Amino acid sequence: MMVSNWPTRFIKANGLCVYCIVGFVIPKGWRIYVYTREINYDPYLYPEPLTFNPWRWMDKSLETHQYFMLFGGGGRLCPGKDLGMAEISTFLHYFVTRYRCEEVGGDKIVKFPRVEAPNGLHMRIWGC
Ligand code: HEM
Repeated sequence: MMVSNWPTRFIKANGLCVYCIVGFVIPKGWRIYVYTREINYDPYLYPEPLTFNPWRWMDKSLETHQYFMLFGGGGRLCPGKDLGMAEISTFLHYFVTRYRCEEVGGDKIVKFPRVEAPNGLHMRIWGC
């Protein structure tokens, strides 16, 4: 079901204006967070999601289905999507083919609710 086809409407509840989408009531002023990481790790959409498998993207349908939300969707779809993917692909290609890296220091990566290194992630990088 496409998001744009979801039945949405504004309703009044207890005197407050709320937004109703597929039966879920969202009070006015609430912030909605789409947890794209959870979607990207869904084995139903991406078999063996934790396996490093860049070749999975050879199947172009994976980035055109409605759950590929890395770049948003609908009317707010990122206009820089193709440029962003070209830039990242170019960077990764040169990074893994011409450089080596290793973590230095004991900082840990936090993976929830989003990937980050609160104290910085120190890397040693050298050309090869
Ligand atoms: C990996 C790179 C990028 C990612 C992950 C990304 C992600 C996103 C996402 C998720 C949105 C939707 C935000 C929303 O729903 O409100 C968005 C919107 C947007 N992005 Fe990107 N983006 C990337 C690169 C770029 C680049 C390279 C450009 C421009 C050169 C760009 C320009 C924009 C603009 C102008 C919008 C607003 C579109 C609108 O609200 O109508 N983005 N981006």
